[in-house]
Amino acid sequence: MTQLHTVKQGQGPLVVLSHALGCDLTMWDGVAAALQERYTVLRYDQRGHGQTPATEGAYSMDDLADDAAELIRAQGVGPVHFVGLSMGGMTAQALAARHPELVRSIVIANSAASYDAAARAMWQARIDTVRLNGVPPIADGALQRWFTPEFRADQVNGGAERVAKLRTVLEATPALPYAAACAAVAGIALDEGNARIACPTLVIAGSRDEATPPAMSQAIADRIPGAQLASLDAAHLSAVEQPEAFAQLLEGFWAGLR
Ligand SMILES: O=C(O)CC1=CCC(=O)O1
Repeated sequence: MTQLHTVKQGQGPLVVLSHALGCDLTMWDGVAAALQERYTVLRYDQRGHGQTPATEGAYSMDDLADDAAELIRAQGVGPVHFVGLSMGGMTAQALAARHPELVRSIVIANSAASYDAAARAMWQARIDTVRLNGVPPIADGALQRWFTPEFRADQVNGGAERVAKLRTVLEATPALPYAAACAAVAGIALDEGNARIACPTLVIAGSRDEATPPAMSQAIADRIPGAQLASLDAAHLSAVEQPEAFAQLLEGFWAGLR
């Protein structure tokens, strides 16, 4: 059993937020701040990230979904609204397929359901680099995929500061846990499970996301029965770059479920 590090704030229906590869629960600071007057917001660090310990050996996206399932069951309040971005969005897909009784709705942001051979080779190259030299050598490339140039350069509204904080989080992620998470991401095969997802689903794309381009979000939405698709003018970490707009999409989606 993985002991997940969590932060729970706010009041109202329970919302669980699941972060991206190489991030931690602070990735959700802006979205949590926007939601917590009307929702109880539970954030957690995925295994080997932030303050959640790493596990020995390889694991899969199903294991990350089972971690989330255990966390939700431990709350004892029934099904939740589950929101994941990138690796967190993959966790959301696997969770809804494996544990449908635990999710009232899911949101899948800036994510993918599967990778082709070329993309898997790219992931393997990243794993090899990180195993050999640690995470810092891949940080510049990751930050370029995560954020638009304007956000990275923004000294006025805090963009550059958010980028610097997430660089620190990324570079502090230990090499072997990061590589294990990359392998879990590279191995996803979520299409079959997605066809069985029965809960309300919102898919969010970033129109400038080069890590998981909008076509990947479209493919997820096409596969999940009844899924809605929305888009934000952002790169990969849309929830960091556009937290208020991201939170507005969530609240509009949840309001439509009542
Ligand atoms: O390349 C990255 O770091 C962005 C990413 C794509 C899928 C994922 O989990 O992270």
